[in-house]
Amino acid sequence: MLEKESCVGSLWRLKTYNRLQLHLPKETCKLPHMPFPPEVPAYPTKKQFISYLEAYAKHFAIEPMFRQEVQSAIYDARMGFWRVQANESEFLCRWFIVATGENAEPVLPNIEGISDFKGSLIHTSRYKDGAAFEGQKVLVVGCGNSGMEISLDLCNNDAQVSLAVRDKLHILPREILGRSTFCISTWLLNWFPVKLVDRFLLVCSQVILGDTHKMGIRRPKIGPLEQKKSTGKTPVLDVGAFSKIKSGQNQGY
Ligand SMILES: NC(=O)C1=CN([C@@H]2O[C@H](COP(=O)(O)OP(=O)(O)OC[C@H]3O[C@@H](n4cnc5c(N)ncnc54)[C@H](OP(=O)(O)O)[C@@H]3O)[C@@H](O)[C@H]2O)C=CC1
Ligand SMILES: O=C(O)C(=O)Cc1c[nH]c2ccccc12
Repeated sequence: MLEKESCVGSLWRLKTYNRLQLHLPKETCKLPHMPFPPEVPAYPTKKQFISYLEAYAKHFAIEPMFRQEVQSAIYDARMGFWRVQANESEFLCRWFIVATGENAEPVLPNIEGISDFKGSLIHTSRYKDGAAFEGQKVLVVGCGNSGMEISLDLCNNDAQVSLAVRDKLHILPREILGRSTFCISTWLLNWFPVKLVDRFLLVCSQVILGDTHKMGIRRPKIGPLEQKKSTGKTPVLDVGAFSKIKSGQNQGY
């Protein structure tokens, strides 16, 4: 196993904010053959998740070769092997699995005039907490789960927060009547069609969160599960940011 960074769970360790906590229950995020320990709460914190990954590697004696960045992988059909070039070493293998994830590289949109901006500009992968932003005006660009939760963290640290929302999106409560929205959804999908489950989720969201449209966050025509299925776009699972928007502490645009 080759790893570009120098530790297990590098994305969690190096590129996540401090208050991060899984928003899906631990049973749905475990790796094969090893559940989370019972003392870990339903939604593990960043620290607990990193510990779990480390314990997992130790338990199964997984010893990645660290600081090995893959430059190329070419299949040699004559030999029936992959030739994988990483740093100065070449590896030959029959099976080659790319497990580099989808969030390793930060993407900063090319916003006109951004290079003239005099304030501090950071990508979510470098945001740790809101302490440095107390009393400051902060614009969060992007209303995915990261943008929403970071705007909440900034509000809790007394920053003046605005959130730029460019498109329609679905916000759902993390839980419905004390049960994970994600688990309820997957369970209901065993019996009911996507459209019906979506309708149920939207009624629950209306009751629990209220009308997101009123706050400038419009919902797409298709429901959250249908959207996830057809486009891959994840609904935002609200952990408190929406009430900040409703109270006016976080301005949506
Ligand atoms: N607690 C948890 O478990 C958490 C889980 N996550 C997960 O991590 C993954 C990544 O989430 P996240 O980091 O939020 O990234 P996402 O890709 O999900 O969200 C990025 C957001 O930024 C918007 N955006 C991109 N470019 C621009 C632009 N130029 N102007 C305005 N808006 C823009 C996108 O809008 P558009 O949709 O229009 O492209 C999208 O809403 C997801 O699967 C998420 O669920 C993230 C945080 C917490
Ligand atoms: O957090 C993510 O990345 C997800 O994909 C969560 C998710 C997928 N399908 C859902 C249905 C309802 C609530 C959350 C999810």
